[in-house]
Amino acid sequence: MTFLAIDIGNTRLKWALHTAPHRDAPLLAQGAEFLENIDRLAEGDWAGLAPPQRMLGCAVAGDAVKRRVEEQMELWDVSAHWVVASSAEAGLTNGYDYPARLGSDRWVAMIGAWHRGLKQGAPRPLVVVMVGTAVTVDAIDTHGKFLGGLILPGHGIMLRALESGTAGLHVPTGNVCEFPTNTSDALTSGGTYAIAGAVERMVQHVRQHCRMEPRCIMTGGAGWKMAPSMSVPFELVDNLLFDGLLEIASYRLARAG
Ligand SMILES: Nc1ncnc2c1ncn2[C@@H]1O[C@H](COP(=O)(O)OP(=O)(O)O)[C@@H](O)[C@H]1O
Ligand SMILES: CC(C)(COP(=O)(O)O)[C@@H](O)C(=O)NCCC(=O)O
Ligand SMILES: [K+]
Repeated sequence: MTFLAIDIGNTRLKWALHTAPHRDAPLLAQGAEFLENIDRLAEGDWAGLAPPQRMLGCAVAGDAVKRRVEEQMELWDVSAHWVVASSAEAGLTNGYDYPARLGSDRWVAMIGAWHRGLKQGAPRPLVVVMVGTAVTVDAIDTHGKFLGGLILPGHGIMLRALESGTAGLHVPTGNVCEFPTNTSDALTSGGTYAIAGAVERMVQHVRQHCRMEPRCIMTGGAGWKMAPSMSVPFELVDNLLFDGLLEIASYRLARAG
C-alpha cells in the first residue's frame, strides 16, 4: 500500500513516496517544490509516480495552498488527510495551551524525533530545531511531553526585516564569522548566531527542568546553514518530517485494524 507523505511549509512543499504507511518503509521517490510551482506537480514530478494508496500531510501555509495541492492530487484516487496537532498522538503528549494551535509541522517533527530517540536507547529529553521560513525550537521531556517551544524568524525574514526597517542595510549575503568587520558579514552572522543562541538557551532550560542533558535534533531546508555555527552537540536529520508522518500513519493503521 504505497504511501505519500507531504510537508507544506511557508516556502516549499516537500513530498516522499514510500512503499507502505509503516515506519522504516523503503523510500520510492521524493522531491521539493517552491510554493509558486506546486500547480504543476501533477504534470511534472508526480506524473510518473506509482499511484499512492494513502496520503498523510502537514500543512502550515494556509488553506488556499492546501486546496491547490489537493487539486494536484486529483491525478490519483486517494483522499487527502492532514495532521492537526492534538493533546496526544503516537506516544507524545502536547503541553500547548490550545493543542490544535500548535503548528502541525512542529508536532510531526517532534513525533519523528521522539521515536528516533527511543530507538537510540533509554529516553532522554529532546530539543527539536526546525530551520525553515521560520525557526522553531521545541522541548520534550523524558516522558514524551512537549513542554513548549520558541518561534523566531528564519534567515530570510530576519534579513528582509532589517532591510525594510533601515536605510543602510541593503547589502549582499556575507559570511558567518566571530567578529564581523563589514555590514554583510555582520548581518549574516547576527542572524545565524541569533538562532544558535536560541537553541543553546533552550538546551539550558531543558537541562535545568529535566535534570538531564537533552539530545538536540535539527532539521529544515536551512539546517545545513546552521550546522557549522551551533554551540551545542546536535544531529542533523533531513527526513524528520517524513519519519514523523510515517510514524503517525503506522499508529493510526494499527489502531484502526
Ligand atoms: N535549495 C534550497 N531551496 C530552498 N530553500 C533553501 C535551499 N537551501 C536552503 N534553503 C533555505 O531553506 C529555507 C526554506 O526551508 P524549508 O524547510 O523549505 O522551509 P519551509 O518548511 O518553511 O517551507 C529558505 O529560507 C532558504 O533559506
Ligand atoms: C511556526 C511556523 C510558522 C513554522 O513554519 P515554517 O517555517 O515551517 O514554514 C508554523 O509551525 C506555524 O504556523 N505554527 C502555528 C503557530 C504555533 O505553532 O504556535
Ligand atoms: K517546515
